[in-house]
Amino acid sequence: MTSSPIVKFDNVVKKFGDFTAVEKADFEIGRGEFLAIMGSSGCGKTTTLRMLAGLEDPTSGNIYLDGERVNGRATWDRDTPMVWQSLALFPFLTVQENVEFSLKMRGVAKAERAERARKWLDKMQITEFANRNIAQLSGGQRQRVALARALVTEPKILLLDEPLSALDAHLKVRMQAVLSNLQKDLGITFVYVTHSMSEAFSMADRVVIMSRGRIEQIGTPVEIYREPRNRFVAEFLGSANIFEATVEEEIAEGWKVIHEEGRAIIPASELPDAKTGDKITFIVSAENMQLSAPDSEQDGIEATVAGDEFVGGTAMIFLETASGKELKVQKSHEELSTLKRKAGSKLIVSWSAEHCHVLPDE
Ligand SMILES: Nc1ncnc2c1ncn2[C@@H]1O[C@H](COP(=O)(O)OP(=O)(O)OP(=O)(O)O)[C@@H](O)[C@H]1O
Repeated sequence: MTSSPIVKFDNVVKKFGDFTAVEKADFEIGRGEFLAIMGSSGCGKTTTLRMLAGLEDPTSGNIYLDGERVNGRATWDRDTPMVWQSLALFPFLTVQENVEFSLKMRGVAKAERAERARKWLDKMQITEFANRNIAQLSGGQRQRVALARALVTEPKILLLDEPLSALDAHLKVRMQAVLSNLQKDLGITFVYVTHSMSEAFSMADRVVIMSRGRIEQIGTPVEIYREPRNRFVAEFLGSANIFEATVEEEIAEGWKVIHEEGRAIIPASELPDAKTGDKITFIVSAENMQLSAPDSEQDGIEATVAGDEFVGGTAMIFLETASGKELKVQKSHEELSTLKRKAGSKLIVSWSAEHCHVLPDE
């Protein structure tokens, strides 16, 4: 972060009765940053966003917006417009009237309102629909109206709560590009709540991963992907192979460890303070796993192909070891083309030591 943060959550807790929806949220959001808050249903992401918008008050802790403590300050007095999943457009107003709405509420004169609304309709490429009713628009056009309506007051920060979840897959990808470009062009801070990893990781500068009210990790997509902070994050990402192991002995290349399926070498840099007998958890991401034919003499774990799944230009192969452990290997179709990998085929799974990442102790 280059300048002072635009948002600061200082040990913020939100309880509903005895239930803790958000537990000690303590983080900052940089000016002009695209921050995604991600996690499964009920983890507290919307509550976090609603506290920032002034729709919920923290039970304890402080929220600062642009350096000012805003606990208790009404939502209309914060300039933190929000775009909802439902969009919440006014069906009885035209597109132009929807976009002008918050300017009207602020007492902006008619001519200026119309001019400012036109500018945003133009930016969002929906000028031609200005006089239409909301019911006469497609899903993507409605999204653009909702964005224009939220941005017309030129806020410093925009809050978005699952704004794309109702769109079909194709439109979702297009709107992701629209949002991403808009955020970069305007330089406005976006705080974006989603349960979708692909949305969060493709658009955000940093991602907050929440589980049961707790922030599990905050980092850039690459940091989180390469170095998940704990087992929860590694499992949530879904692409890591996780091994429980015991440290055996120090060797020239690092440490030899014994895990459920055999032995592995962990680089010394990953285990700076290890000693024999230590229990560790390490991960190897699916894309760093290798597959070889059973007769290739490659050292590794023998496993049986259980199935596969297309992931864009690659395939994720799911295998099962003799002891029933599931392994995941992600490879391009080209790399896989020479392997027999029908369900039931046996293959050797291996990896190089440099791709092992040890999870920090909890
Ligand atoms: N007004 C409320 N009263 C009581 N409990 C609430 C209230 N609002 C939220 N909760 C609870 O707090 C928890 C977090 O809710 P929140 O809406 O923040 O989750 P979320 O991560 O946004 O989930 P989703 O993706 O399903 O929207 C949930 O268990 C929810 O039931």
